[in-house]
Amino acid sequence: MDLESIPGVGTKTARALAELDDPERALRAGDVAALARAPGVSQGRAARIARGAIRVEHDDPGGFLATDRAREVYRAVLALLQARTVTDYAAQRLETIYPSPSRSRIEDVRAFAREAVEREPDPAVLEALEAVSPLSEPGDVRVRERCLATTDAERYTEAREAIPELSVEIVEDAQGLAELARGYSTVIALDESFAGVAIDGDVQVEPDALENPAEVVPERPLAFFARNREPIVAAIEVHRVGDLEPDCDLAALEAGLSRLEADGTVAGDDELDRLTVAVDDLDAAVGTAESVANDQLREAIREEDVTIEGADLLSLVERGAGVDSLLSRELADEYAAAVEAAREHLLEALALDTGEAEIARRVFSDEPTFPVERDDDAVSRLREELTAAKERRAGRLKRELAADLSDQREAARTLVRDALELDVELAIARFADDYGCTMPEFVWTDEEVDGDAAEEADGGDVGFRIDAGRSPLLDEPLEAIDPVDYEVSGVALLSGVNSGGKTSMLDLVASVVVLAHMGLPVPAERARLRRFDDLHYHAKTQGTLDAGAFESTVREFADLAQGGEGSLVLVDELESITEPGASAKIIAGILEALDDNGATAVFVSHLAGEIREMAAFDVTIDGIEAVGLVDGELEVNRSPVKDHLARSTPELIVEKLATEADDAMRANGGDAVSVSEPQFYDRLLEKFD
Ligand SMILES: Nc1ncnc2c1ncn2[C@@H]1O[C@H](COP(=O)(O)OP(=O)(O)OP(=O)(O)O)[C@@H](O)[C@H]1O
Repeated sequence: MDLESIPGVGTKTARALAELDDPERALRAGDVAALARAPGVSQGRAARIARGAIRVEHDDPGGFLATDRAREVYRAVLALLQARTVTDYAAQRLETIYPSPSRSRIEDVRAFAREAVEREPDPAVLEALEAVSPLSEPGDVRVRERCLATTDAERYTEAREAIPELSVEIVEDAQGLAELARGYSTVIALDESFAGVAIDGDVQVEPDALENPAEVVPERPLAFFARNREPIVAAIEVHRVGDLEPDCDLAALEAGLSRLEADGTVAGDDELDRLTVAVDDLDAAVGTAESVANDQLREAIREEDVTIEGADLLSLVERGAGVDSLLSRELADEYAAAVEAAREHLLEALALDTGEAEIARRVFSDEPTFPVERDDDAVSRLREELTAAKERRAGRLKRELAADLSDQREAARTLVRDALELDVELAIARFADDYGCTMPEFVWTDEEVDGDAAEEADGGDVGFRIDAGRSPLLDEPLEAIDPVDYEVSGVALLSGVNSGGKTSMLDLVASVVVLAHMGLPVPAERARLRRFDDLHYHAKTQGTLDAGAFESTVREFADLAQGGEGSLVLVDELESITEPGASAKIIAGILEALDDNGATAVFVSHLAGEIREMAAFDVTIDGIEAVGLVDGELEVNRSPVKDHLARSTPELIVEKLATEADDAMRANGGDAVSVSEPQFYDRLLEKFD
């Protein structure tokens, strides 16, 4: 896909997207998290780009939501879906599901949604999802104890690019390598010419090193896993509790991760732990060993009676010999025992192995001195030995773990992606469950069916039909909402008592149509509709408009009246824009135009009767009827009755007063309470006919 063909993507963004691993996949899958990894692309922008790509793929001209109120309804139903996601990712991903007039797009999402609604939102899965988030790339990894070395300037540049985690050094010859080996635990020489050269320290000659970066810097794959450990572990848990079938071996991945510390080092290796502790505790252990020797020796001296002949003493003094010679002459055994105790302590405290013990023994000299003192050179040698052993061990473990884990990198990515997608599916399942939704049935026209005989379209005149629908925009709990039925093909006026539910009916129709064109289930027991090109929903205008606003509203409707056969137009009490007589005329004119164009429309109006009289065609009037007054409250049948002008609230009240006056007159033996009262009510009622 040419990235710049996506609406809203210019050269700069296209370049940023091209830096992603697989931008096409991310765009196709609506993977907002992956798209947002492109430099300078925010999550919101990523969702817009994904929508743009979908539009290109499905030849969708856009503009389905043609008015502010239509957009509000979409945002409202989207918010209900998003409120049911656990992860931010799923909330963003839902932004890529928008109402589209394109059949192929609708069908794509419908296939996804059909599977989604089958999902059981298990609370354990929802809980596990909380720790799942899109994977991130680890920051820059720097490895300080290892370096690359070469004599060649070109190779030097190559190495710096291929393995930025390590320092790359230019050396002249083996001498240079030897110097490096003193500063680094491991030196990796890139030139074949060094093969066979004997140098002290850990110098490896690996001419192919640049081709296998994971072996040279196992820290690289390990950093990815260390950084993303939490979401991967959570995704494993989601698969386990959700009974999903992963493509990879969860136990193996989990075992690998359990060997990894958060800082990318390898955990759970006793030998590495021993060496680490030995390096860390070396100074303290040597100090304690010294004290052990001195305490023991001091004790021995204190208890010893040293007898020395005068001649011997004289010769010692004449030779200028110190107390040390006395010590070696008279207390050699005690000294040897004290030094042995010190060595034992060191060996035990640091749990040294035989080779290390050999060096450790040299920390305390066999030559008697008092007090007993460490040999600093021997301590340094021991430290070097232990540190080198520790780093060799850590390096080997890292390479082994990196080899195990790097093969599972893609599997881990898929695992996390699937867990995040599951969150999207579960949000749809929960929405469908909470609002008693079903998948709507589309009635495709002959052209849309693409000559598929088995799926013969059965009627171009279908608008929409909703059975037992409940508007998700009502603030009531689901049980408090009366399910309503409504069906319209062509143009209809919807009349009805005040607060009968006319606006809520338009909201329901808009919600059903928007959700259906998103490819999602709709809040009804059954819904059937045609594919619309666009939805024009005009909310009730508050109060009469001034001349300027009125003019622009009429202009808007003039545009709308040009609207084609694929438009659904929902308008709430347009009459309030100006005085009633003029309103009825204007509405009648708009309806005529829409009828001529074959649009589908519902106009809620209290002037339905007047409009019908003005209209040049036989416009259907449906009515939300009050079935009566119960304790002064209207009892309403909220499903519109077809082809029926509903009586208005004032009419119902006059009717009630007339009946009461009649009853009172009869009870009065035929005399009206006031002579004119029943006649007055009858006169009013006649006017309502
Ligand atoms: N299907 C329903 N089930 C339960 N309550 C409903 C239903 N439809 C509407 N209502 C209730 O009736 C109230 C009024 O509804 P709505 O505003 O849709 O009526 P309306 O006919 O447009 O009123 P008006 O003529 O004053 O514009 C709503 O706030 C809601 O509480």
